[in-house]
Amino acid sequence: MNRTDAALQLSWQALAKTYSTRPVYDQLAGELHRGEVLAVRGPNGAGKSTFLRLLCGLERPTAGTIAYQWQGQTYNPNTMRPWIGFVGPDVALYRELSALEHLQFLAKARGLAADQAYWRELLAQVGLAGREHERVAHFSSGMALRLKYAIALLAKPPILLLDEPTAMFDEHGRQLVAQLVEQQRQHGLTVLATNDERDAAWADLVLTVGAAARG
Ligand SMILES: Nc1ncnc2c1ncn2[C@@H]1O[C@H](COP(=O)(O)OP(=O)(O)OP(=O)(O)O)[C@@H](O)[C@H]1O
Repeated sequence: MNRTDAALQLSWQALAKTYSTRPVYDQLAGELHRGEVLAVRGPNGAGKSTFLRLLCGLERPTAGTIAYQWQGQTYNPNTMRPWIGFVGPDVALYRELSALEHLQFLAKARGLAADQAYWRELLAQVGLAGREHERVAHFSSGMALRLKYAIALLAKPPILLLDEPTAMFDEHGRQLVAQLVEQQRQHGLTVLATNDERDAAWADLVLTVGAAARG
């Protein structure tokens, strides 16, 4: 990999978000590079989830810009989205599908190569070995969160956005996320939205939001 291929940067400038007349934040600026982890912190309603949704194009900023530099190209959140892995309460699962069927279906929908061996490896990595064929309707909330991690990692994305990354997890699950965040440092960057001190301890940088308003 040459120097240009290795370059990966996320930057946000003069970023503002207002819902109706309610300001969430104003004039946020910062940047993040390959290998780094950012924790977005703040009280309930401060705008942590909103920041992640802005980063992946699910919301548009009221003002300001978000840009990704990757492999010598510039992307906005919408054009970068195929290379963003997202884990959070908003990600919906299909109750009638099994864990393996989720990976199969989503890989096809995203135009990724069919690779049963990799899908099984991914499910084992998130602690779902032996549960591949069970319908998600029968999953516990922790198991469902594990599947969301497998889905987020399906395309080996350079950008990983984790909203409340360990909220459903026991200690074993927490260690799993710690490992995934470390692994992500090798080839990409991670943004965590969290109120948990232990999650925030994985971060190199902290963005505190919530000065403008609370809802
Ligand atoms: N679609 C929406 N329409 C209107 N207001 C919204 C919308 N989404 C979020 N908000 C408001 O924006 C603010 C920030 O919400 P957000 O979910 O980003 O906060 P958060 O910091 O993630 O909160 P929590 O810690 O409770 O998860 C809140 O006041 C919320 O009510």
